[in-house]
Amino acid sequence: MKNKNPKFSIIVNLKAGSGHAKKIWPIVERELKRRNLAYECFYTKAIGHAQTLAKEIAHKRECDIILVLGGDGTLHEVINGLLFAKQKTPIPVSYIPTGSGNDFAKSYGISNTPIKALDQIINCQNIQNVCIGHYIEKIGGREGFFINNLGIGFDARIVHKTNSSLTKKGLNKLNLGQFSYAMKGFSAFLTQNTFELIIGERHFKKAYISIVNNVPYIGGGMNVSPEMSPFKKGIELFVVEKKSILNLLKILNLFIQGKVDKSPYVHRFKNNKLAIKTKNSQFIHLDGEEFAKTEVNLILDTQTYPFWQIHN
Ligand SMILES: Nc1ncnc2c1ncn2[C@@H]1O[C@H](COP(=O)(O)OP(=O)(O)OP(=O)(O)O)[C@@H](O)[C@H]1O
Repeated sequence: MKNKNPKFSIIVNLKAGSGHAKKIWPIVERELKRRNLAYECFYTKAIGHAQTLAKEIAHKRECDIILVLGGDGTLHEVINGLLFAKQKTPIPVSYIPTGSGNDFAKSYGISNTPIKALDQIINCQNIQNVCIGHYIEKIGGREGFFINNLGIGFDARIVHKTNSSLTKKGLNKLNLGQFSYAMKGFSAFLTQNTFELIIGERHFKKAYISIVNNVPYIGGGMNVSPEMSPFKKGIELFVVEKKSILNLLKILNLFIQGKVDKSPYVHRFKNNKLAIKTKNSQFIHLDGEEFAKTEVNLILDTQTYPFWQIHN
C-alpha cells in the first residue's frame, strides 16, 4: 500500500458471536488509538446492513482499507456489498473474526486473538487475492457471492434450525456453541429426507448433503474439503448419498471429525464452474446464513477480491 498510514473504514457487528464482538471491539479500538491509526467506524443495525454499508463505503472511496469485525455472516455481507458495487479498483478488506464459527478466518489463517489479527493487517505488505464463490440462481432470479460455502439439504436444515432457535445464543454464552450445532444436527437428521440432485450430466436420486466449498472448513471448523484454499481458484462440490441409515451415520461421523474426504461414498466435483439443480424444495444456506427453502437451478463460478492481511 502506497499510503504508510492508511485510513480504515471499520464495519462492526456487535451482535456477532452472540455478543462476543461487543467485548472484543473496545480492545481493538483502544489498540487503534494507541497506534494512532486513522479510522471511521460503522455499526451494523440489522441483517443485511453490513452489505449496504460496504456498498456505500465503496462508492464514497474515502478509505484505504475496509476492516470487518464480526463473524462469517458479516464478512459474507460485506463481500457481497463490495462485489455488487463494481469498483474499478476494489478497496482491500481486512478482517478481525469475532463470530461463533469463524470458518473463513481459519481457512485464511487469521488469528482468533484480535490484536494478533490486527498485527497481520498492520504488517501486511501485499494484496492477497482471495477466491470468492459466485452463484446465479435461475428460478428465483437471484445472484450473489459466498466466502465459504453454499449448502443444500442436511447442513442447510441445521442452519435453519440453529438460526431459528434461542438455544445457540444461550449455549454460545456458555461456550457450548458446538453442542448447539450437534443438537440441531440430531434434530435435522430426524427430519431431513433425500432429494434428487442434478449436477451437469450426473443424477443423484437420493442426495442427502450437497455442499459447494470455497474453503476447507464448515460449521465452526469441520475440515470437509481439505484441498480447498481461499488463495486457490476453484470450488469443490461434494455430495453425500443416503444408501442406508447405517452408512449415512458412518459418513456423518466422519463429517463431524473432519475426515469425510476418507469416505468412498462422497462424490466430489472440483471445477471453476458448476451447474446444480434440485428437483424439489430444499433448505439452502450461504456461509451459514439461511438463503431460502426452494427448488434451485444454480450456476456457480468464482471471482476474486483483494484482502490486506498476512496469512499464517
Ligand atoms: N444490529 C444487529 N442486530 C441483529 N442482527 C445483526 C445486527 N447486525 C448484524 N446482524 C446479523 O447478525 C448475524 C450474525 O452475524 P455473524 O455471522 O457475523 O456472526 P456469527 O453468526 O456469530 O458468526 P459465524 O457466522 O462466524 O458463526 C448476521 O446475519 C448479520 O446480518
